Amino acid sequence: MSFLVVEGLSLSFGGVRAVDDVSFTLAKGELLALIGPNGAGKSTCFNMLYGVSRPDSGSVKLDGNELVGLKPRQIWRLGVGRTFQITATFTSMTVCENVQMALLSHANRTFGIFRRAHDAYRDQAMDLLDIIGMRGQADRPTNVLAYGDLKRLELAIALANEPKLLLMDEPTAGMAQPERRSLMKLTADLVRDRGTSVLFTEHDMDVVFEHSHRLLVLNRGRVLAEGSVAEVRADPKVREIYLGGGSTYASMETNHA
Ligand SMILES: Nc1ncnc2c1ncn2[C@@H]1O[C@H](COP(=O)(O)OP(=O)(O)OP(=O)(O)O)[C@@H](O)[C@H]1O
Repeated sequence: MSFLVVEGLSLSFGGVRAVDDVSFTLAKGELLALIGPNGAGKSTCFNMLYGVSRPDSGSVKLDGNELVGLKPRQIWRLGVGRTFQITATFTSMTVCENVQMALLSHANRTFGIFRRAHDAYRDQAMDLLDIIGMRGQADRPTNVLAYGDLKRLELAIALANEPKLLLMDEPTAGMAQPERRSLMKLTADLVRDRGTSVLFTEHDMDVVFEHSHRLLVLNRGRVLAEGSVAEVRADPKVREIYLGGGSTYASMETNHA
C-alpha cells in the first residue's frame, strides 16, 4: 500500500505554474528520486509536502492523514523529517550535542529539566553517530567539520525524530563525488534497515541511478515520466530535456548503459 499519496498538487507564483497537477505515490521503504532540470518545480514540491508553502490545489496524504494545511512542526510530529540544501546545525555546539538537541526536541523536552545538558540522551545520540560513522567526532565542535561530515550529521539530526518519511532536498549538494556516493549509500542502507521512505532531489545522475528504487521526472512543473531507472533512462522525452545538460546527459548515456 502507498504510504504517501500526492494528488493534483499545484502552485503558481504570479503567472508561473511552478507545480502543475503533480500526482505520485511512495511506498514504505521506498527511495524515490525527484529529478528534473533547473526550475522544474522540485523545491516547490518539497516545500508543499513539508507545509512551508500551501498548494493552490491538491492533496498530500501520509498514511491516510492530510498534510495540506498543517504547519511544518505538525508535519514533523507526524513523522516527516527533512534535510536541507544548506546545512543547518548549531555551530557553537559539539557534534553530539547537536544530535542530543534533536532527540530532546523529539521527546518534547528542553535541556536542564531532568539532567545536565551534557548527559541528556547522550547514549542515544552516540548510537545515531555510530550509524553515520561519526562516533569518533562526537565531541568536536561542528564549525570545524568537513562539509561531507556536516551533511552526515544533518542526516543523524533528521533521524533523531525517527521519521517514517524523509525528505532530502539535494542532500549531496556541494560534496565531492566519493562523498556523494557514500552519503546516498548510507541513506539506502537506512531505508533497507529501518523501512523509512525517502523522497530526494538530486542533480547528480550517477547518484540517482545507483541508489533510487524509482524515479519521478518533473519538467516545467509537470510530471514528464515516472518509473524504474531503466525505464526513465530509456524514455526519449527524458533524454530530450537533458540534451542541453552536458555532463548530466553524458552520464545518462555512458556510465550506466
Ligand atoms: N517564491 C517564488 N516566487 C516566484 N517564483 C518562484 C518562487 N519559487 C519558485 N519559483 C519559480 O517556480 C519555478 C520552479 O522553481 P523550483 O525552485 O521549485 O524548481 P527546482 O526544480 O527546485 O529548481 P532547481 O533545480 O534549480 O533548484 C521556477 O520557475 C521558479 O523561478
